[in-house]
Amino acid sequence: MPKKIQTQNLKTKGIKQGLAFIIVYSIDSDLSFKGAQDIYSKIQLIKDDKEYHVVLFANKLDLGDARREVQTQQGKDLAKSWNVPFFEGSALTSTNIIEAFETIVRSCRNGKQGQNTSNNSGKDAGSGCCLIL
Ligand SMILES: Nc1nc2c(ncn2[C@@H]2O[C@H](COP(=O)(O)OP(=O)(O)OP(=O)(O)O)[C@@H](O)[C@H]2O)c(=O)[nH]1
Repeated sequence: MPKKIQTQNLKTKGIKQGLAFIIVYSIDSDLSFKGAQDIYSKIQLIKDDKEYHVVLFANKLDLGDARREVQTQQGKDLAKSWNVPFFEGSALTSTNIIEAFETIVRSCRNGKQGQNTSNNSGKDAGSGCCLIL
């Protein structure tokens, strides 16, 4: 099977099995911001009425404004339109990483993030593993 199709299948399976998703884009890449929106659309489509939780994370804050292509407000607005928490931070400097993970774990525990939690059985949720899509 071609590598691209294999990757697509893996992503679809990962989304189907997942309960919590931290969608990450880079503040220095408008393309990655668009990619984040594509991933969210895919999650919505695949999870449909099943429970899932999302946090939007803007990475590479350490690069500073000179390299910035995506404004903070754009991230905030997108997260607001999805009704999910938003963080800006950096994997390099560990800024807001723990906060983002704590927030999504709390959201799962509370079982109420707002979107698509009406059919709240969570029976399609994965077995606790973490998948990087
Ligand atoms: N400055 C900075 N660089 C980062 C940060 N996080 C990741 N990187 C760098 O960004 C590059 C891509 O990181 P990956 O972890 O491979 O991320 P990815 O989403 O798999 O990226 P792609 O391979 O481009 O799809 C690497 O060179 C990382 O070192 C960050 O917070 N700040």
